[in-house]
Parts: sequence; structure tokens; C-alpha cells
Amino acid sequence: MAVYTDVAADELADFLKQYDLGELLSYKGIAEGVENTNFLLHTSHGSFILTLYEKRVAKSDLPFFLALMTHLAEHGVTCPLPVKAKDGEALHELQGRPAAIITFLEGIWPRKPNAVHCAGVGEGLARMHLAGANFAIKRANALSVAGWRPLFDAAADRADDVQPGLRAFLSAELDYLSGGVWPTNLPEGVIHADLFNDNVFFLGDKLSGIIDFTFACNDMLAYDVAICLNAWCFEPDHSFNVTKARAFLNAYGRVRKLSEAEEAALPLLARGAAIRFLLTRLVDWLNVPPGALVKPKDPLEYARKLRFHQSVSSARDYGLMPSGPVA
Ligand SMILES: Nc1ncnc2c1ncn2[C@@H]1O[C@H](COP(=O)(O)OP(=O)(O)OP(=O)(O)O)[C@@H](O)[C@H]1O
Ligand SMILES: N[C@@H](CCO)C(=O)O
Repeated sequence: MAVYTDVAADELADFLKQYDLGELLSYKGIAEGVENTNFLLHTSHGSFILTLYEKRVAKSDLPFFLALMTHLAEHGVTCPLPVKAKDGEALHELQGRPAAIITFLEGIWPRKPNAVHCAGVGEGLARMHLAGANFAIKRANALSVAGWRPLFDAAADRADDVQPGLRAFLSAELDYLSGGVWPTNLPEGVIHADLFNDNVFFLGDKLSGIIDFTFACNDMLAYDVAICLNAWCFEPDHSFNVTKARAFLNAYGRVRKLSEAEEAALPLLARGAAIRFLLTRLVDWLNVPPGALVKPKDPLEYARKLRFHQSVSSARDYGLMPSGPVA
């Protein structure tokens, strides 16, 4: 999250009159994250998160996110619950933006994830996939293969300013991934689609909650696995850590076993996941709104990860044995 839209104390106090959340004691903008504007609120009833949905989020998708959090929480996933206002609705408007309040989750996200965290996220992701199985509302993934080309087009002219040769590198990879190789027959369901370490809270070594469902959608479950491989299983110097990957994949597989086809597709899905985050980061890097409290994320981290996945020949390179996860 970040703060793109400021809210004055009296506006916020007025907004809160719609809710049964008591009196506003204090609030502050949250600089972390890049997508939406977020505030931490302390009221006489406790702590809450207020989100003003910005840019990439379509208003028509908000009921999906809010209902999904409620569904997952009812099916054993620890995630924030949308707070309904006195009119029974969770979604309102503030400063011309759609706005919602969600419950505050205890825990901290791991700044330096270790293999135990990776195992925790593997188990948590698989549990989320199972819990989402009977969620009725559907939302297509706007940031799958068809969504990458417009991002590339928006950034291509200035890509080489970020790294010489980046434009051609991205163009060739996009041509490859959109040239008929992308899987279409793998098991699908609700995916988080952005389960990075800053979206998973831990208390000690134990996963205490999953946040930020603003990219959640219906897509291949193994694509979510590939996103996590990218987000959790590399070191700060961007080298791949097979111990973390094995811990992550084994823990996932103990709750929801990957099929052979899913395992075989992992290197390709990991390439897709890498270019997706490379492209969104590149667009954001080149378009920081003036005055916004946001620290854009490094796109080149994902260029290095993508090069690694291009060199992978099979899921064995991620620590998986051909017959499935090893104990
Ligand atoms: N329910 C919650 N409970 C506690 N803290 C929260 C909660 N939701 C958000 N936060 C805090 O706000 C920060 C940003 O939240 P979030 O990741 O949802 O924002 P975002 O703009 O969508 O970010 P991202 O860049 O990850 O997409 C989190 O790292 C966390 O510190
Ligand atoms: N998790 C994303 C940002 C939010 O989509 C990234 O690290 O690029």
C-alpha cells in the first residue's frame, strides 16, 4: 500500500459516522505497498485498516474481493474481514474513491523469509486454494498473458533507459509466452495472485494471516504457486534458494498435491509470473505520481528472476522430484 490520496481528520471522522466503530482516536497513512491508499485507524473500538482503492482496481471488482475475504475467513483462512457500515454495506466512497474498512490482523510480515516461513506460506497457500474451491463469484485474471502486452506497450519506449536491452528482452519473452505455450488445461480456482512476503503475517514462525486480496481472481492454482516461488524462494542478491523452494513446495503438496501436469508446467508458469511483476514494476517505476508517498519496487529484480527461470529445464530444478514432492 501507499498514500496516493490524503484524507483530513474531519473528513475521516465524518466518514466514520456511517459505521459503528466508536470515536476516531488517531490514524496514519501506511507507506508500505504500492497499489492503494491505506490508513491505520485507531478508534475507541479497536484498530482497523481503511483502504481507498486506486488505479489498477476496477470498482466493479470490489464486491468480489470483499466477499472473498468473508468466504475465506468462514472457511478457516485467517484474513481480514470487511467491516459493514450501519447500512449493511462494506463498500463506500471517500475522496471520490471506493473505500472499505477491514479488520486489523496481528503479526508482522517477514523481512528476511527463511525456509520455515516458506513452508508456512506453502501450507497457507494450499489451504487458501482448498478454501476458495466453492466460492461462487468469478473474476478473470486481468494480469495474465493477454494483460501483459498492454503493460509492455506502456513501458517499451523507456525500457532501455532502465536497462539497456530490456525492451528486446521483454519483447522476445512476451512473443514466446503468448505464442501458444501457455497452459490452458490445469486445475483452476481462486488464486491470491500477489502472495508476497509483505502480504503474509507471522507470529514467531507461525503464519498468522494473509492480507491484500486486490489481485485475487480465478486462474490456474499452479500459477499462484509459481508467483510464490518468485516472491519467496530467492535471496536478496536474487540467487535462487532451492532449500526454500523445496520447503515451500513440499508444504504445499502435503495439503494439496500438485498433479504431474502442474509440476511439468512450473518453469513456464514461473516465467509468466516473473514477467507479470517485471512489467507492472516497470510501468510503476516509470510513472510515479508526483507527491505520492510510495517507493516503487525494482523491476530489474524480476528480470534476473526471469533469466533464472529461462535456464530451468524441469521442476526438479525447483527441488521437486518427478513423482511429486519429496518428504
Ligand atoms: N488487515 C490488516 N491488518 C494489519 N495490517 C494491515 C492490514 N492490511 C494492510 N496492512 C498493512 O498495510 C500494508 C500494506 O497493505 P497491502 O499490502 O494490502 O497494500 P497494497 O497497496 O495493496 O500493497 P501491495 O503493494 O502489496 O499490493 C501491509 O504491509 C500492512 O503493514
Ligand atoms: N507485490 C507486487 C506489488 C503489488 O502488486 C510486487 O512486488 O511487485
